[in-house]
Amino acid sequence: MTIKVIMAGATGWVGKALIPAIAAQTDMALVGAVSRNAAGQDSGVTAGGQKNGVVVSGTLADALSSASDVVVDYTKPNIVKAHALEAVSKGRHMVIGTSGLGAADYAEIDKAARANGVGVLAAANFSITATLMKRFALMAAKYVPDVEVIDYASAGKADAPSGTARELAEMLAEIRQPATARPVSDVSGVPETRGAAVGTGTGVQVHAVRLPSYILSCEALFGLPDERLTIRHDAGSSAAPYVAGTLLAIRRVSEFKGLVRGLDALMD
Ligand SMILES: NC(=O)c1ccc[n+]([C@@H]2O[C@H](COP(=O)([O-])OP(=O)(O)OC[C@H]3O[C@@H](n4cnc5c(N)ncnc54)[C@H](O)[C@@H]3O)[C@@H](O)[C@H]2O)c1
Ligand SMILES: O=C(O)C1=N[C@H](C(=O)O)CCC1
Repeated sequence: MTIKVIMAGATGWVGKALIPAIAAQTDMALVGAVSRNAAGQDSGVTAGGQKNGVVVSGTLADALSSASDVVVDYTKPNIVKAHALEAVSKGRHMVIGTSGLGAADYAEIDKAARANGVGVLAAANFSITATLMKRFALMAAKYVPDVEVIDYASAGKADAPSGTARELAEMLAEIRQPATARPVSDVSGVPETRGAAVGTGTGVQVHAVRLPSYILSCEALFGLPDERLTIRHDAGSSAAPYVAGTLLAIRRVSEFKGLVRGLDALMD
């Protein structure tokens, strides 16, 4: 069966890499592309390549008026939730790459997806090695209760923390033992410098750095008396790391009913 795919965010950094990649798969067909500022243009051309015959729609609603199976979203943090609810309400499976959503948003999307009998795969980071970083950090958290997360990204990144750091902290908070660090509420000085607690319970402290020259890096720092462990992922400046994981998600998302978070769910 050929999987019919709509790419939302077709003219973005990741979208431009995914348009030719989806079109090149023998088991997929690119049937739609969405971008507000390129409506009416050929999506192969706006991605920097040859014409592919798929015209860019200005809205997801327009693209959904033709038959499709899966919507892939790499748009903006303030757009993605509405896109997900719209796509699942129209019976489409959804692959979410866009960052900026939290546990409450995902719970709402999960409910809508179940009600409509479709699958949603949301991964803050579709890179294979970033997913391994998360997996190794979750393994370490079973043995080392004190962990904090540092997120480094470009000066203009729209959301903080990064989706990568947020997903990691939320999952660490669910499994790690109570930390031994002094509670932030007992700290004098400028307690905000201890970062923000992300996740359930006391949460995991996350520190987001936004500076020119950084792209996207994420560190989980574990401390024990007289020893420490750092698990770090660094992404380079192209969107290549996210392509293979997104293609895998497009292939597998119809296996689910409701929402699954993290590419690691597909990597066993
Ligand atoms: N999960 C991952 O592995 C991963 C990887 C890279 C980026 N991201 C995230 O994906 C998102 C997109 O990243 P990017 O660097 O490609 O962004 P970008 O700014 O380069 O591209 C955003 C795209 O969304 C489109 N867009 C904006 N508003 C829209 C609207 N209302 N309707 C339709 N399209 C709209 C823009 O036209 C553009 O095509 C960010 O949240 C980023 O953090 C996630
Ligand atoms: O460039 C970005 O923006 C990225 N965002 C994702 C995040 O927020 O974690 C991951 C990859 C790059």
